Amino acid sequence: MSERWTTAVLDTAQPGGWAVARSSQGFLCNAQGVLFERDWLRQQPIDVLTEHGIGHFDGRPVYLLELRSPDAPDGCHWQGLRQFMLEGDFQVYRMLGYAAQIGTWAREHRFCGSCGGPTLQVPGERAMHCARCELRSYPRISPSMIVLVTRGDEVLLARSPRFVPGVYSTLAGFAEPGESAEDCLRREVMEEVQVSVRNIQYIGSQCWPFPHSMMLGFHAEYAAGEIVPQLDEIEDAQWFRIDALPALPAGRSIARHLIDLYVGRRSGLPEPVLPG
Ligand SMILES: NC(=O)c1ccc[n+]([C@@H]2O[C@H](COP(=O)([O-])OP(=O)(O)OC[C@H]3O[C@@H](n4cnc5c(N)ncnc54)[C@H](O)[C@@H]3O)[C@@H](O)[C@H]2O)c1
Ligand SMILES: [Mg+2]
Ligand SMILES: [Zn+2]
Repeated sequence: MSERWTTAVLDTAQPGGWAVARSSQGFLCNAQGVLFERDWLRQQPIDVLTEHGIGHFDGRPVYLLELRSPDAPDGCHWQGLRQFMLEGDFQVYRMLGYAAQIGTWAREHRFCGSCGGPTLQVPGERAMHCARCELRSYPRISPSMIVLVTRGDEVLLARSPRFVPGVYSTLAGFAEPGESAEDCLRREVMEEVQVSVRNIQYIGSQCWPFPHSMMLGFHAEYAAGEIVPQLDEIEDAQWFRIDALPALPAGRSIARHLIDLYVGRRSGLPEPVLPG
């Protein structure tokens, strides 16, 4: 099956194609959706900060217009990326996730981080270039580890104060310089709940464009320790039996996949597939 969405570096000097537009309020939508005729959209009273050619949807070129202000043309409204993750066409979400990461990066790399000079897009490559000192800046991706810690028929789930009320999830955290994914996993689990783990098994990965995480997903077995939630970061953490789980994260998240996969394996149910 051919992919509906594929990335590419397109020349913004070419006319035509589709455009998606992003502001601090999310993506511009109208009754037809999130893809606009680019030549039409560019004539609307919108304030474009930067434009990038980002790929093809159903074979047609797609450009991102990153806007300075969230003034929407008549008949249009804004929708946040999370809403696209939660519902609707997954290929559209993939496209917008990529657009959001490119938009964030382009917005944050208009000036060179080394000498402060202005940067320009490199033709044919996803990079910003500083003519003054030759530095190239590429889109930022932050490796993050996520793990379901298990103990027989129990799983360790925790709540951050930022979560929707009632929802418990797997433990996660950003990798630091100098660590392997396994080092990061052991450190994060120890920091967040003071539990040690063994038999770490890699399950799979997921792009998480909020704003630029690359989630590396694992299962690990409990080894030792009593749960002590980390002050400020972890509001509550508990062992839950797999037949008495709390409210869980969104269906398309790797957190949910790690839980569903373990429950499936323990219960002899068909194994779920990670959306990707
Ligand atoms: N897809 C999923 O299922 C899923 C589930 C849980 C978490 N996540 C994501 O995993 C990532 C990490 O999880 P977390 O929030 O628990 O991380 P964490 O436990 O490392 O704690 C977050 C803190 O890390 C620091 N931080 C922020 N950005 C950083 C970066 N790029 N590098 C290093 N440190 C940084 C900040 O102080 C922040 O408050 C987040 O992006 C989160 O959205 C995804
Ligand atoms: Mg964390
Ligand atoms: Zn420079």
